[in-house]
Order: sequence, then structure tokens, then C-alpha cells
Amino acid sequence: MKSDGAALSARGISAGYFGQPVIRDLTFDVTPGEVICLLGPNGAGKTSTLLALAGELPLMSGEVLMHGEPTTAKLHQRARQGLSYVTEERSVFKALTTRENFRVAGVGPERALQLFPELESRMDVKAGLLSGGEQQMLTLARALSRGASVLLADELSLGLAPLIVERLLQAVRDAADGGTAVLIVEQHARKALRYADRVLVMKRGDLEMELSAEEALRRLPEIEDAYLSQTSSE
Ligand SMILES: Nc1ncnc2c1ncn2[C@@H]1O[C@H](COP(=O)(O)OP(=O)(O)OP(=O)(O)O)[C@@H](O)[C@H]1O
Repeated sequence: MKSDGAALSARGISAGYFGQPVIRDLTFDVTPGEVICLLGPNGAGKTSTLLALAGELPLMSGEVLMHGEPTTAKLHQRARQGLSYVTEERSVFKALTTRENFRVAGVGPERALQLFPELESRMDVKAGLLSGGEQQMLTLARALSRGASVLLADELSLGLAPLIVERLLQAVRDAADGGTAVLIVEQHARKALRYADRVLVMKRGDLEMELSAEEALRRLPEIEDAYLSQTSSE
């Protein structure tokens, strides 16, 4: 696998908890302009992989490269180097308005509203009063408006309505089309694959398959039977 031009690379990374690895010897690149979708059943190690790439879970072996340079930096430092990490937790300041949420993140509302014009009428509403989907748009707008070169998104659309899921995935796709390197974990495999370029399938901490999103869509029933039996394909 080549790492020329990769925004983020995993080189034989293993990581885990209490001395026990839960991801083992993973090697892959995420290149600018592509959306990679990481699939696998519950407990396969998807979240742990993103945490390791984000600098939130220490490596037991291997290395992570950002823009070709090995890094052991923590998340806040990687964030300054262009990495954004978004989870289903919708990390908004609930007592602040949407506008104030952008301001404290150092994000100009114009750029954020270009990404999600639907937030315009919600700018002066406290984030705690926004719907789950609006909170996630706010989270993603904040992450992307900073001009992230790498976006890691873990179950971005968990529990959200189908139209919102599409909306968030489209924004992620647009970010990649603008040059961001994107790695997403999504429970809605079939939906996510329509916005992805490449797919990595994990099982019990190992990387089992790497294939194009197109091929993964074609072979989804087989992949689900073999690897995703506990996850939804809707
Ligand atoms: N904080 C933790 N302490 C100990 N073990 C953990 C911790 N977080 C995760 N694990 C274990 O690591 C393994 C991988 O979990 P991880 O959450 O990375 O998988 P996942 O593929 O994201 O699963 P899911 O789809 O259920 O979120 C599981 O066996 C899990 O129980």
C-alpha cells in the first residue's frame, strides 16, 4: 500500500485496553478526496481504530502518520494539524446559541451556513433546544469550517432520521470532494457506501477486507453474512 500523498496512514497499528489489543496490525491510508467507510460488527474495533488515529488511544505497536510524518501527538495537537474527530455525541455547548457555538470554535458563521443553510434560522437558538439532527449539523459544520484536512467521523448519524442521515453523509462527501481525507464508521452500511469510495471491513480487531465501495455495495449481502451479522444494512 502506498502512502504517497496520504493525509493519514496507519502502519501496522495495534492498540487496546488494559494491555490487551483490540485492534491488531492495521495498515491503510486515507488520501485527500476520498471517503473510506469502516465496517464491522459490534466490538470489531472500529471506534478503537478511530481513537488510535485521533491520538486518543495509545498505540501498542505500529505508527500513525499525518501528512507523511509519524505522530504521537494528542488529539488537541492533531486538531491543530488539521484533524477533526466527530462522534455521535454531538459535542455542542447546549447553553450557548448556534452562533455562539461557532464563535467559541473560532468559526465564521458564513462558511458554516454555506455547508448547512438550514441552520440559518437557528442561529440565535440555544444549541440545547436544537433537534438531534441540527446539533449534529452544528457539530459537523464546526469541524468542517475549520478546513479540516482529515475528518474522522464515528456513527455521526446514530439515531437520526433518514433524511438527516443523507444530509450529513452528503456534507461529508462534499468535504472529501473539496480535498478532505475522510474515514467514517456508519451503522447504515448501505447508505454510507453510496457516499464512500473505499471500504475497510474489520472483524475482531483485524482488517479482513479492503475493497471499493462499488464492489462492497454489490457484495453487501455476502459481506453482511460473513462480517456484519449484528449490524443494520438500512
Ligand atoms: N474503554 C474500554 N475499556 C475496555 N475495553 C474496551 C473499551 N472500549 C472498547 N473496549 C473493547 O474493545 C473492543 C472493540 O471495541 P470498539 O468499541 O472499538 O468496537 P466497535 O467496532 O466500535 O463496536 P461498536 O460497533 O459496538 O461500537 C470490544 O471488545 C470492546 O468491549
